[in-house]
Amino acid sequence: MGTEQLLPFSVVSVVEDVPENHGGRLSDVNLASRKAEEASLRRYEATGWLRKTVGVVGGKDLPAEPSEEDFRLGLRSGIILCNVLNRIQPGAVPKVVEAPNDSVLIPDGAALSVYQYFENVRNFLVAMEEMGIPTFEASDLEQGGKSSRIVNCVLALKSYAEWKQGGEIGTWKYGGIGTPKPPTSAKTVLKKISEPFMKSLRTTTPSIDRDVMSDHSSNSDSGQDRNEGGSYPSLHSLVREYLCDKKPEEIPIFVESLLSKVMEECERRMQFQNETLKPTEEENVPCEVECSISKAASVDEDAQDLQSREELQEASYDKHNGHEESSSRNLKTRELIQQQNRSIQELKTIVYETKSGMQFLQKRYQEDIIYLSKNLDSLSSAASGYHKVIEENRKLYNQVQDLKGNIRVYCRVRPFLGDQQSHNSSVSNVEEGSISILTPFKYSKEEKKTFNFNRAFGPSATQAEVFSDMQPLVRSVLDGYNVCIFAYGQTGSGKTHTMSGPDELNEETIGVNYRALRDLFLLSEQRKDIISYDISVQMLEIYNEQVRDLLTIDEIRNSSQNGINVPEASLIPVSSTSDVISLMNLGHKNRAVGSTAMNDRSSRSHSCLTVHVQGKYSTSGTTIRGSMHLVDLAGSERADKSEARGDRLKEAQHINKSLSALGDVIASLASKNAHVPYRNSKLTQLLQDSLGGQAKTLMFVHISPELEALGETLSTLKFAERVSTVELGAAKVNKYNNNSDVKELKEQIASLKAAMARKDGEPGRFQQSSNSSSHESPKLKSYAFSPKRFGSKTPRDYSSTEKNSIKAEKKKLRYT
Ligand SMILES: Nc1ncnc2c1ncn2[C@@H]1O[C@H](COP(=O)(O)OP(=O)(O)OP(=O)(O)O)[C@@H](O)[C@H]1O
Repeated sequence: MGTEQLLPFSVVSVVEDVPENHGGRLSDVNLASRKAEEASLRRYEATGWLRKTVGVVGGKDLPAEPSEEDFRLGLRSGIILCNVLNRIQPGAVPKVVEAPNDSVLIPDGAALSVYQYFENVRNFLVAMEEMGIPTFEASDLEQGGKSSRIVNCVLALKSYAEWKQGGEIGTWKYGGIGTPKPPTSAKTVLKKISEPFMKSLRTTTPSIDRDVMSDHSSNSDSGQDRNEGGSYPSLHSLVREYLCDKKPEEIPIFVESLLSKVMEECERRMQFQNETLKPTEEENVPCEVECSISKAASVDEDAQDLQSREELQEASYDKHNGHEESSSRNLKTRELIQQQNRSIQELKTIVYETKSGMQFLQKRYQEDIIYLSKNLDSLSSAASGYHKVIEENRKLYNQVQDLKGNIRVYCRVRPFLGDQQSHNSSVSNVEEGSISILTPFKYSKEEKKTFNFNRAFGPSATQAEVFSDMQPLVRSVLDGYNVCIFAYGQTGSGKTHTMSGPDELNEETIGVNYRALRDLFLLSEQRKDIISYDISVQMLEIYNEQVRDLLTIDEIRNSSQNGINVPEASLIPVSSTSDVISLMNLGHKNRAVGSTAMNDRSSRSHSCLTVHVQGKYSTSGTTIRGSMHLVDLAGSERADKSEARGDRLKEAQHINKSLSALGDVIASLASKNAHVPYRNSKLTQLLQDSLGGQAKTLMFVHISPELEALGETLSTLKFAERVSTVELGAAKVNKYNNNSDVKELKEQIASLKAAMARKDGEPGRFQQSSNSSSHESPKLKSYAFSPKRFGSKTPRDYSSTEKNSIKAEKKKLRYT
């Protein structure tokens, strides 16, 4: 592929224009003088050879060292040239028109001369061409012609002559610039000597050298020559033309210079062409962009610019490559570009769709997040409100429990067992909050005696009924309260039955222990989203004032830390009621069971099952602790009644002592005494943290209905009345204090005390008793008159009115 096919302009034209555009630079001062000198030398050489060849006479018109003008004028007639040629090649010019001897004699001398000149010159040139020797243009002999070409022609002829004189050895080589051409037919140059002939000579001569040697300095002609054929002269011809008058040693320099200029010119033209294209791009851009926008409005701006550029490039190719050969190449390129454009469009579409999808998803996510955050806020506030409600509910619930009393005493009457059904019962009546006992004369002057309790259960009461009233306390355990549930009563009265149930357990017979634990796990499961509970169990026994772990065999030392009084005792985590029952069975096996005269299954120790609950709120992380003690107390019968001797007597004494200590503690708590005698027994020590304060105590008092057990029943009821009356009594005292009759009575007592003081000469003491051995109510004891406290005066010393007044006061305090 030629250079001209790659470049959008002709290299030949560039080469041709280089000397013209850069002529000034080429013919710099040194080069111009050098060239002028060289041309002169060559001209002198040619002149010398011509003069020598034609002789002094023949060459008289040609000076030895002529100027260019002299040289041209000397040869203008063509006579010297023809004669020289005939000398070398005899007959080459058949007829040489010699100059007239006296031109004055010829009337039309000027015209003849011109005719002769052209005849000779034409014949010379034709002959030279036939010989294959480089020639020149006839016009070169005219003013303004190129003498260098004439010089070259003469020197070529000289070289030919020398070659011929030398015996034509080897191939004749033209020593100058230019290559001899094959001879042409003489008839082709037989033309008329006229201006049309001259034109014809220039335009019809097919020789390439004629073109080469044509005058390119003549702009109009040379431009015409180039354009007539629709193509430029060959690069080879041009180069030859510019090198024809150069010496061999000059050629590399000139060629180098020429090539650098050609490169300069090429770059200049390419740059010019690029600059020419730019405005075209700019003119087309708005339209193209507009089209692109209308085609794909959704495609972004960058993509449109890119497309416009590509289309512009395509248009540019179309514009500048009109030729068919390049059309196929352009077609391929265009197809490739179109394919790439399609790929780009597909990518743009994918990018656009992906972008749209992402924007859609982003919008959706934002909406979802806003929606979720709103819901979260409402949920958060609802949860906060819910927790507030729960907390409020808890407080209210436990306030209700408080109002019911922190110490409650329930009474349960065991039914007759087996064939005892026909026996008379000591229990005459059982109501919701009281129980009446028939009292034989030996116990009381009255026929029956009524005892008040928080709740009384008759022989027909079921296990479920008994549990229902204590059930709310289980919830309090989960709310962080300590609860103690005691089963009190003489041996065989039904304590174990109430707490655990009979030997054969079923849904109806299971005791409060199981029911309480079942509720505990049920409630903890219901609350697990709000609070998580850890539940563990201890089981202890107090036998003869010694504490034993029923879940191990090791003895337990007494200590109190963190609400667990016996930290060394086995604390076994449980997660279900069945876990607890298994442990209770283990504990029952270890429990000391002895045989007594009153009950062949008599428990002679206190057993205490403690359930420890620790809860953690999921939101706040706050922890709460609660515990429930389920205490099955040892039989409360009197030592003398149980006919115990030896070890059995000792056991009974320990049992009575600890039960008495328990009554004292509960009574002290109920009366809100500053000092509570916890340390009087192991039982009260063990339960110290769960008795008093916010702790809730539930005492189940059991009585046997048999008349034979009436003494023990009354003793048990007195114990129960003592602890229960404390609470009820407190309310009664308030009521009593606000009663006008009581106020009057108080005033009477006060005046009585004052009278006694006057009589004794010392102030009367109206002190609170600290004697806990008394079975009287602490309140009653508070107002009791101790004989010792009245100095020498005993009750016997008082008048019957005073005695009656005291009796009436005591009676009112107890039973009002
Ligand atoms: N409410 C009741 N209904 C039916 N049977 C009962 C009831 N209370 C107790 N009993 C039965 O009476 C007997 C003695 O009861 P229990 O063993 O519970 O007495 P206790 O007070 O625990 O005696 P101990 O002090 O010796 O342990 C048992 O056979 C028991 O099943």
